[in-house]
Amino acid sequence: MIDPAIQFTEVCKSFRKQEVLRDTTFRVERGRTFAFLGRNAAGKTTAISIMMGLLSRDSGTVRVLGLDPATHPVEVRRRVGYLAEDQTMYGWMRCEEILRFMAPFYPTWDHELALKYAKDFEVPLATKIKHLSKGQNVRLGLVLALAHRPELVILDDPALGLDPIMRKQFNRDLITHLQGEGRTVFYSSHLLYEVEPVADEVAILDKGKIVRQAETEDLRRDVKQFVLSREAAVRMASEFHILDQRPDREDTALIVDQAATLEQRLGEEGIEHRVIDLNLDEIFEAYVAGNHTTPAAATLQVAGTCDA
Ligand SMILES: Nc1ncnc2c1ncn2[C@@H]1O[C@H](COP(=O)(O)OP(=O)(O)OP(=O)(O)O)[C@@H](O)[C@H]1O
Repeated sequence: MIDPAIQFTEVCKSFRKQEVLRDTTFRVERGRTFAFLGRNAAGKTTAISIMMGLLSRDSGTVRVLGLDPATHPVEVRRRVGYLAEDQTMYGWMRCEEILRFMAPFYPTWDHELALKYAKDFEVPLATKIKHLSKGQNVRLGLVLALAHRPELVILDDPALGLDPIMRKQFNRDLITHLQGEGRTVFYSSHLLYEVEPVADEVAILDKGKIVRQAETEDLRRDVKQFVLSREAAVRMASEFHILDQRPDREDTALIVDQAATLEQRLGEEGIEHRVIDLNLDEIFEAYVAGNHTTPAAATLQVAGTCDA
């Protein structure tokens, strides 16, 4: 059996008293493009640093290409292409020098490919690293992450320092190229509208916990907004887990993650409603910033209203 590209099982990590990862569990199959989504300080970089063997975990199991990064950090780094969020490189070296400097660390380094990526990403090879702009620095980091033809590419918010044209090129050309070669791509991002067309699968990390992992298509199919009368909304909230609810003129807009079941239920009761498809941005927001209620809480709320 082939090991998954990444497996996190019940991983915990705290910095002093601050719990950053709490039983974090997810799995990335080989050949997939996996988007790791979370708000600022959700714990994305911490999880990635543990994957790369740069940070130790407090408990739980981590495997990257079948290896434990805590005990095999060098082997993991050889087989993984990693772009850190804020890459620091030797400023005094010229770009072409760092390409030659990195080559011996990787048995699979392909210098022709490094030069090709440098050209595609418009990296000025004769310039010293300390004189690069932020975007040029990210692009050089990408070249260094990819030139050894890694099986797994881990990118921590790669589009952050790129201008809109480079971002488009990054998503459309680079990710598509890596997908075509069957590589696994794991990347964290804030730019959900750009992630949406390329990610096969997404995991949403909220305060160190995975609140949902799903195929992008399934997420779009399952998570929808329903607009219905307030009375009907209160009844449905006592049966369904609501990710978000807010007034919509005279009606109420509910977001649920069981759209087919709710649709069927509303159909059976003949309740008038509208269904609205959501994009990944809206789905993410509902999970991490929505006004959540569970059926039990909704019943209590309704009971409370009646008592008042
Ligand atoms: N070495 C450290 N020592 C103490 N606290 C840390 C350390 N590294 C991270 N943290 C804290 O852990 C939390 C999660 O940080 P992390 O960088 O993993 O979040 P993130 O999801 O990558 O955020 P962003 O999207 O803003 O980069 C933050 O509150 C941060 O301050």
